[in-house]
Amino acid sequence: MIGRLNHVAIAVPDLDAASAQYRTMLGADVGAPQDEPDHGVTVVFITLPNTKIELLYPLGDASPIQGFLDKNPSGGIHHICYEVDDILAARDHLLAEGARVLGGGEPKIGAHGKPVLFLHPKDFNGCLIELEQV
Ligand SMILES: CC[C@@H](C(=O)O)C(=O)SCCNC(=O)CCNC(=O)[C@H](O)C(C)(C)COP(=O)(O)OP(=O)(O)OC[C@H]1O[C@@H](n2cnc3c(N)ncnc32)[C@H](O)[C@@H]1OP(=O)(O)O
Ligand SMILES: [Co+2]
Repeated sequence: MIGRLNHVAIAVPDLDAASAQYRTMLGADVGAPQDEPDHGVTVVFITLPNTKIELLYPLGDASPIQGFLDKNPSGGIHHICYEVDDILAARDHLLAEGARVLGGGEPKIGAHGKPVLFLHPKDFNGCLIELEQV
């Protein structure tokens, strides 16, 4: 069911500093910050030859990453995103298998303009999983 790795997301305490570090120290192709109010984050995408890195910083009072940053004040890997062909079929299969699909199970439009869903980290070995329909 799952396909390619779309991105690895890292929650960071300072978006400007993290962006500058990837640009200057690692020589990466670092995009501009983009606010995603529907997701409660500001995101910077870093394009690598084979995948993307998503730097995340909280946006608004109810950001889903605030609790993670409170527990990990230096930042840390927050989620990985796998591509799927049909997100509703993937959701229904996962629900039938007993996985918890977050946010009521209805896909939202993600940062790439495509539908995304999240799966509870406690059901996947402590790793929050995002699915993106491509
Ligand atoms: C930019 C848009 C989009 C894209 O297109 O790429 C994005 O990526 S948006 C990214 C941000 N959005 C989300 O993360 C949405 C889904 N997340 C959630 O619904 C919540 O964050 C959560 C996963 C349900 C966690 O909720 P929270 O209230 O923060 O924490 P809890 O205390 O309820 O956590 C329970 C339990 O899970 C552990 N946890 C929390 N977050 C993670 C994580 N990222 N990775 C691994 N484990 C995580 C947390 O530590 C708790 O464990 P215990 O302490 O053992 O109870
Ligand atoms: Co993501």
